[in-house]
Amino acid sequence: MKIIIIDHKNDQHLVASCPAVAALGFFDGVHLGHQKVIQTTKKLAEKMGLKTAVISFFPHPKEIIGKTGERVHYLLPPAEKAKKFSRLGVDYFYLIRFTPEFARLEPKEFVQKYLIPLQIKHAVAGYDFSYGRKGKGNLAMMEEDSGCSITVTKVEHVKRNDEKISSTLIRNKIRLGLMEELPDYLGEFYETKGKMICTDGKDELLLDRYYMIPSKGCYDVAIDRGKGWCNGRVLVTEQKKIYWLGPPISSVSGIFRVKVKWISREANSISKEEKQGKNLVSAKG
Ligand SMILES: Cc1cc2nc3c(=O)[nH]c(=O)nc-3n(C[C@H](O)[C@H](O)[C@H](O)COP(=O)(O)O)c2cc1C
Ligand SMILES: Nc1ncnc2c1ncn2[C@@H]1O[C@H](COP(=O)(O)OP(=O)(O)OP(=O)(O)O)[C@@H](O)[C@H]1O
Repeated sequence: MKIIIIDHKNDQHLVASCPAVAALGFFDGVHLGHQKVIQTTKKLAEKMGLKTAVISFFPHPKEIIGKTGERVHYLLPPAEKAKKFSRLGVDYFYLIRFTPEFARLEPKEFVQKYLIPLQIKHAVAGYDFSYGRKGKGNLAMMEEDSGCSITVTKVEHVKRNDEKISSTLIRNKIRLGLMEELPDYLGEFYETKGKMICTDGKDELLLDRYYMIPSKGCYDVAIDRGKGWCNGRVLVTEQKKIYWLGPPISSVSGIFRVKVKWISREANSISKEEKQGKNLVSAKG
């Protein structure tokens, strides 16, 4: 998959190498609803003999719009999103830098200045997709705004327990520590990356930027330091620090990269004795 970052300095020269069918949206977490949009895009592209593209943005529009900007707790860094797109068979990932100037584009300007030069022939999104200044544009308007050179497909909402799957819903579940429910929404356990810092008897996990840390508590996790997955336990404190509780992963002090799958929160919190044993007596939570 080719990743093309559009940072507006090159706007005037936007030219795609191949015509494509594009999925549109932010796609944080690439959950099962997003996957349906991308799978639909891929099927349509194959039928039309075109390439499959995803057009997305970064940072999240909520961080840019409004006077102060709202902090968004991302589920996945853009590079991990890209890997998921690639696995779904996407050929081109256009990542547009979301700036205040870009946000002010009228819906028609977005279609004319971006989608048409990128040779998008067909656009796919869910019912609630919006675009353009104040989010006024919708898929129905896109056909007209493109002079009918772009046709569109709206994807039905994918639901779980009678509720639309959304990144917001998944963020709220992580805030509540409901990690065992996430495979129903993401299609797999929530996976994060970071580094383990092992010092004398205290192993701390620092997640990379753009991942969420679940609420305080003890969690069953799976961890991979490049040698395959093994099970273990971590403690998340009130201050959002993450400590490895075992089994022992390193006999020497050091720092190494790890992948962590969050499986479930334990019913009971860590005992005082266990905390003492792990040198965590001062770790609140
Ligand atoms: C050119 C353009 C301008 C936008 N301007 C605004 C805006 O002024 N206010 C707003 O709330 N969202 C704005 N958005 C964000 C969209 O409403 C929407 O959140 C974004 O396209 C991602 O879609 P999704 O949330 O359905 O994934 C804009 C999007 C685009 C592409
Ligand atoms: N459950 C779903 N079923 C089908 N399409 C969806 C679903 N959720 C989102 N989409 C579509 O996927 C694209 C990306 O959506 P977006 O990033 O806004 O997802 P979201 O989960 O609704 O996010 P948020 O909760 O932050 O609003 C859009 O085209 C949107 O309409």
